Amino acid sequence: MEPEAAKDKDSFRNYTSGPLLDRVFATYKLMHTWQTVDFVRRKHAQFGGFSYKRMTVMEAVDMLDGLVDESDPDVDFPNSFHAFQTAEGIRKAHPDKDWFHLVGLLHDLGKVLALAGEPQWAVVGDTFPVGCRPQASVVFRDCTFQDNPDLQDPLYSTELGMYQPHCGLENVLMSWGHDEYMYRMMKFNKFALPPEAFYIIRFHSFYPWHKFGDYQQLCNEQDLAMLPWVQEFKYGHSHGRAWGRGSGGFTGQYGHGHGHAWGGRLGGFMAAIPVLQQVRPLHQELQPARRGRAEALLPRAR
Ligand SMILES: O[C@H]1[C@H](O)[C@@H](O)[C@H](O)[C@@H](O)[C@H]1O
Ligand SMILES: [Fe+2]
Repeated sequence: MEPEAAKDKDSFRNYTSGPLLDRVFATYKLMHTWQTVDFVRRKHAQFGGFSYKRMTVMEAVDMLDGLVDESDPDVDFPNSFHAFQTAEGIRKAHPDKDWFHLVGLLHDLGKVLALAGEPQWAVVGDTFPVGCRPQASVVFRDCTFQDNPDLQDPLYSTELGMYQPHCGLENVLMSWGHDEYMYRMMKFNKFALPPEAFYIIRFHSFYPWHKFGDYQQLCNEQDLAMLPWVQEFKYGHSHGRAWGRGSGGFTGQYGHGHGHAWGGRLGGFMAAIPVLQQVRPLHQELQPARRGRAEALLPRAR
């Protein structure tokens, strides 16, 4: 591991100091001003037809060579590297779950939207439900929402806002970005992956929920069952990050080789894709210790 890349995992996600803070704050300020119920509905309509461009998964990964995520205080290199880091981090933690490794590669591919002319504040960053009051753990919550018109609307500015209690996150309108877009793109193209894979991709940026336990009033049983998977994903995700990418490009079983030559095991992914059409062990049990974390988030009303 490169010394500069061997960043202590606990020092990630620092939103109070650091060299990239101004850029990160500016991105969230725009996001928290302009992401409204109306905006999200318009984006669903705009991108719901999937008519923009046809490309393969690996072409999308390649495209992300051209994208540095301006919401991320930890990443000042192209997102394509991050795809391999994450796949590799998950492979280490779950060597037997090829579909999970693939989720690592795929999870951020929706960021191609930023290369199709969308502003970063409508693509990247942590997500939050629109149509209700932002909860305390939303990044920069206290200093970025004051110009958001929805918060002047009584329907949208209570804790439940426009939702029914425990309606389930699948019925919640999340701020628009790469997670929801990629989820819908995978549905549209009928990716042969288990429901856990779709769910993880759809909600991986919803830190206020999966990391901080906010928004429990919107969750149903399905969300609680899926939560350990999202948390397990984030575990592999941050372990991949902790490795960094080294000076010659990210290396690992699934990594880039030097420069742009692909590493030796790229074929592993390609071979994995047809295999994923076959029977998949769904709803695998996680270790009780991890389930315990999820149970702590059970809705108190039940
Ligand atoms: O800045 C990052 C980045 O945009 C990630 O792709 C997203 O998943 C995270 O939630 C966010 O913190
Ligand atoms: Fe992401």
